[in-house]
Amino acid sequence: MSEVRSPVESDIMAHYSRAAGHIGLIRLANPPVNALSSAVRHDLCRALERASADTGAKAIVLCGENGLFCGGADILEFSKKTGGPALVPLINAIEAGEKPVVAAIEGVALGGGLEMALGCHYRIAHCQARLGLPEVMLGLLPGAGGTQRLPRLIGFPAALELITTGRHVSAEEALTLGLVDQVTDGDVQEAAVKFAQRVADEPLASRRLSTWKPPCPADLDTLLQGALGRLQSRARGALAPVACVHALQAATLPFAQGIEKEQELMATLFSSPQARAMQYCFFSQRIVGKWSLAGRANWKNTPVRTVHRAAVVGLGTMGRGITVTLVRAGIPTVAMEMDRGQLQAAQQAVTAMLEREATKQKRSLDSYLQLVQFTLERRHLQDVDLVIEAVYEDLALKKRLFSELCAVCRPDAILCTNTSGLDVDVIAGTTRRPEVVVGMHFFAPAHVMKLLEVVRGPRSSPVAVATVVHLGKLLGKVSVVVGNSPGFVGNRLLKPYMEQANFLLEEGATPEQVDGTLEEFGFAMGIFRMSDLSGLDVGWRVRRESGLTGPAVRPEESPRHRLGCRYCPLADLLCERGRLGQKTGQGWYLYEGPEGRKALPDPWLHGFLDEYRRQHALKPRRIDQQEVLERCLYALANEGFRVLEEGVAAGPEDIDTIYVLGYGWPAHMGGPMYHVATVGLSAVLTRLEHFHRAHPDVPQLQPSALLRHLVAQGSPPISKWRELVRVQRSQL
Ligand SMILES: CC(C)(COP(=O)(O)OP(=O)(O)OC[C@H]1O[C@@H](n2cnc3c(N)ncnc32)[C@H](O)[C@@H]1OP(=O)(O)O)[C@@H](O)C(=O)NCCC(=O)NCCSC(=O)CC(=O)CCCCCCCCCCCCC(=O)O
Ligand SMILES: NC(=O)C1=CN([C@@H]2O[C@H](COP(=O)(O)OP(=O)(O)OC[C@H]3O[C@@H](n4cnc5c(N)ncnc54)[C@H](O)[C@@H]3O)[C@@H](O)[C@H]2O)C=CC1
Repeated sequence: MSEVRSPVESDIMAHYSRAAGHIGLIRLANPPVNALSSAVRHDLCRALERASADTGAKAIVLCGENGLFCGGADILEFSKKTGGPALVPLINAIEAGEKPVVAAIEGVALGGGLEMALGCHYRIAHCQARLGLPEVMLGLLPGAGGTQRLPRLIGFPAALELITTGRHVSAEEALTLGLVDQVTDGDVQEAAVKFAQRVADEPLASRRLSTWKPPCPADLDTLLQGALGRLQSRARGALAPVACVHALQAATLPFAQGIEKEQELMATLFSSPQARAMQYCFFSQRIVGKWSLAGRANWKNTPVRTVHRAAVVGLGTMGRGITVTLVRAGIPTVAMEMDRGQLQAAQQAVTAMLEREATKQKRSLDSYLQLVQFTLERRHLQDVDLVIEAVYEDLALKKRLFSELCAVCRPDAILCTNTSGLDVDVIAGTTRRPEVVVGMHFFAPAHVMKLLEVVRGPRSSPVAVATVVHLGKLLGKVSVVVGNSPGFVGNRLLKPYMEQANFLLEEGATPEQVDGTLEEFGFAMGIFRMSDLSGLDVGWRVRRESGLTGPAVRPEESPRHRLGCRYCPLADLLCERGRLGQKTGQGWYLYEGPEGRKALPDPWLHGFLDEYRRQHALKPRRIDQQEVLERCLYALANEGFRVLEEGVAAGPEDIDTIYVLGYGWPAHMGGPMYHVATVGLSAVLTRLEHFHRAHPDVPQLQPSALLRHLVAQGSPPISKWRELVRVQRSQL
């Protein structure tokens, strides 16, 4: 049912006008992304009626305002009851029309936007445009005919890949795939109008994709079954990718039946908790971009400095990935080491990574290599706008280095540290300019992971923060501004999570059991497999430095207690035996050879756990999956509430974004804060109280004040928490 709308011209969201040479022009106008809201669909229907009734128009061009074709359905409307014409019949009507319709695609054509373009008879794209069906990232499938028209146009293998990954393609790739008919580097509307003039009298029947017979390869069943198998194991419980394959399978049926199947599958996804969680993730990633600091500075009112030239200091695991990320974004970069051997190894590794990138982007390797200068000499840092330090996680070393950087770099250069959790303000304190020092915490591998924690020290200036956030966006990262707390947000929450997992081993669980439960929940990797991958020595070094283990521990202290709290020394004991994880072939699991990646259950470890429990008179018990999940995940989220209480993160969306993008939390489960909100805060509080009663020497299980406060407030929805937790002493 279409709604009643004001006839005021400026309110109209799809304008009809006449372009040169008997061409009708329909222009979508719904900033910022011309999303197909109910109002847009309503006006588009009217505009199409006008265009087809206009006897002076022989063909129609469909385009969008503000340099952008269409970002798809209005995601905000998914959670509301809205009217307006449905998209499927609207697209069918475009396709069935008697006049050729040419889609003029610039900016993006995504989701419903691309499906609408597939309903048009021709598609012309600007060379900078991106096209895609990213619905799977929102827990959906392309439910406006996309799963039926796309394979008919570009074939099953390509359609399968695009729809199940949600990947955007460039205009050039779209042309190669046959997704668009022409690419232009000029004005796309002008090109589309000329194109429309040329095809105005061409017969239309063969341009209607719904009438095409899909090009079925002989091995289609094998292709689809193979994809199903891979997705089922990789998607870890996510429904959408699997539903996408089923919908594509239906494209072998006559079009109307295929659409029916697509709608049926879409209806199931549309109302699923997974889709709600993934749409929450989408909006969370936009919310975190709107940072504000304790004063008045925020994302809108703070100027950013342009980074013309950057430097990376320390070219180990992280420095190499960060260098690639900067170069890939076109930023000239000085890559500096102190060790000649490491410099050579880094140069080789960075070149190899850039070579892969050059092949992917169809660019010359030289165009990348000319942007990077490898050096051992500090003087090459003197004219850079921003430095990213990635030397060993050693506070004394970092302090020394920052005081040297302060001496060698320009006074306005921004000095960033990639520390995983050291005090950014202590590092800043060794410079004469603490205001230019900011934490820039990348995640490994730095050229792949999308997350960047931007750590605002108490003295970091708003301009320095704004510049780093802006640089993050140029590098393709999602930046989350956080306060300067030990471990910041991500690693801080990891501690109670890991501790619970270790305690569960003491009580009778095995690493396989804990990881299996977490992976079934949807994590890409269980906590023990993840520790083996990162190296057990990382946490060991931190625990030694903080006096939890090693020579600083007083002999009279019990091995299972530190500073009055329960402590589990199992990870320390493994490190003392040289079991550091994948890199040594043994950790919580066994790996075949030093290069082995597959985690195998280790009988030695099981015997070791038995012996440990015997030594400490711990009676193993049967631990069920629910307890594993509740203890690990509620302890993690409980720390999340503390982070909010202390103003270290601005809202639950920040924490959830960090966990989804940086720690393998499944997007279809929203993130730790979203998860506990979905379970119900009151239920989570009750369970934490229960666990804390059973383990009074584990402070992380003691429910946080904020959790209690929210429950006392009647458990408001997560969208309200940001306002409620606005604290007096924000660390941002
Ligand atoms: C477009 C982008 C690439 C732009 O990126 P960038 O420039 O970086 O800007 P952003 O900061 O990301 O965005 C700016 C601004 O825009 C907002 N926004 C972006 N896209 C949308 C959107 N699609 N809808 C709403 N709002 C959007 C964004 O939030 C920002 O807002 P601000 O923060 O307030 O400033 C990038 O934004 C991007 O990638 N966008 C998402 C693109 C996408 O995923 N599109 C697909 C959407 S889903 C879709 O199209 C599906 C369909 O069309 C299918 C429709 C069929 C529906 C049939 C339903 C049948 C089911 C029936 C069942 C009924 C059951 C029942 O009721 O019981
Ligand atoms: N490895 C990881 O997964 C992550 C590490 N980090 C952080 O990134 C930083 C670097 O870690 P990694 O890359 O793993 O270390 P790494 O040990 O792989 O590399 C450190 C490099 O720094 C060089 N170096 C040391 N002192 C130097 C100096 N004064 N000048 C120039 N180069 C110097 C070393 O030669 C070495 O090549 C650490 O602070 C770490 O906590 C952050 C996120 C993830």
